[in-house]
Amino acid sequence: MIESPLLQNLTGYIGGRWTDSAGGSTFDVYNPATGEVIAKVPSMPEQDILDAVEAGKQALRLTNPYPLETRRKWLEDIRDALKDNREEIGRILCMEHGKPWKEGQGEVDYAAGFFDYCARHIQALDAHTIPEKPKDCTWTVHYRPIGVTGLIVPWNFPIGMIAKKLSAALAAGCPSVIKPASETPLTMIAFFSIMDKLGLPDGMVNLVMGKASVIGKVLCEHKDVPMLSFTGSTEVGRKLIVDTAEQVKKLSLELGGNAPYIVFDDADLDAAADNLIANKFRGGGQTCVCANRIFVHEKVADAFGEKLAERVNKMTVGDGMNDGVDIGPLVNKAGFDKVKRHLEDALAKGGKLVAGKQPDELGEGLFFPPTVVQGVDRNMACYQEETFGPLVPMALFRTEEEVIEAGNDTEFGLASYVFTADAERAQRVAAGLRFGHVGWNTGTGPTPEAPFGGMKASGIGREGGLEGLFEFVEAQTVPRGF
Ligand SMILES: O=CCCC(=O)O
Repeated sequence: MIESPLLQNLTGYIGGRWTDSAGGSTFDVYNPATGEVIAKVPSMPEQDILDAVEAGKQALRLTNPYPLETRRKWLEDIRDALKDNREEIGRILCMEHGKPWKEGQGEVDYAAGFFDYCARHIQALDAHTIPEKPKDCTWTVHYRPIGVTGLIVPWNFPIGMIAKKLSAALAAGCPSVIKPASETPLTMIAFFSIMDKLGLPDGMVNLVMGKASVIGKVLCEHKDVPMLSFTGSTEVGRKLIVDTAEQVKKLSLELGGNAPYIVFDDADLDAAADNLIANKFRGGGQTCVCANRIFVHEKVADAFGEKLAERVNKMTVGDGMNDGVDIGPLVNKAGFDKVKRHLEDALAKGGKLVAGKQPDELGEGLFFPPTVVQGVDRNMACYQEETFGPLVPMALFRTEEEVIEAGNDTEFGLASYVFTADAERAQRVAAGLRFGHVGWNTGTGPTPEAPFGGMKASGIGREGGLEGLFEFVEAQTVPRGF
């Protein structure tokens, strides 16, 4: 069992108090590197979720809003507390997610960055007046907190994802009911244990854990929860749209991806290969911004494949707590089996393995080696679906038009990447790609400063940047006549 000063209370947190589940049932949390159970946490029943919403309602202040300086202080305090606890939170994160501990600590810094950004830009939420006087009125635009929000976060960034949502919610003055993924509740408990000491108003942040069906139902149906922010699969996102349609709730959804990574023949191939390694193997390939289809111009395909294989063959797979590990285990067996299925399917349909292992050599455990397959086409599962693992599928292209069409040949539109030395071509390709994020000569992902989100079936709304800051407020205009 995991021991930590930040895990003294393995319970939910409602109305400013650690709260044991009313039902008494629990679920197990595993270390994916060892398969061991490292904690048991409550699977909370409907009544607990209702209590959490009620606590949020009590914390919501409309007629006497929390002053902007107070909200800024909450954000700064959380940022500082995250920085002070980066090692311990990073360790807990590594134990339950599996990513290398250095990456875990980096994720805590990333999370702190969102609180910092919102603190520095919160004045954008101040009311402003419109200088003209249409119809002899002065108009004031207020940004009102939307209300109690449900924040539902995935396991792939156990602290990064909640930071994106909660920083903007707190900036707006919205209380939250927060549900972590069942694979990674401990990082969230650790986060609550640092927030517990910061003097936020009771009910401003509430933690519930357990079955998605129970928690999701309350959050979707409760009339006092006007907004849900969710990161996860498109399948679940679609269900949330249906389940909240009756009440016309606001949804902020960051859903699946199927990122094209396009390498033209004039690209710096070493830079393209280095960036692909960093992009693709971050979190073991379990990120929604990971390159999922690598399109390489036919003139440079062999050279690029060699550069990639050379780099991949130097990578170390193992327990993320050990020094020198580049890729940890996949988070669970379902995730491992999906990557294996994609590899089997690609090889059965004519793909060529240029780095990694044959499916029957993979062995026990959740450790999947970095794998490169050439000769991929659109009939393969790894081209059509998001693999969410360390498999690099490479396809060829000949022309700019062809690769824009191929890149867009997916229902998803989250992240994409283009490597070329030709600035005009980069601008044309970026404009043609229906993706919310287009990296030009970089595989870098979201940052606190820039709005990030998906087009098409990859979601609704943005996180990060001023756009993300405005997600949790509603503009209210108050014209005043003379
Ligand atoms: O998994 C998707 C988001 C990735 C990120 O926040 O860097």
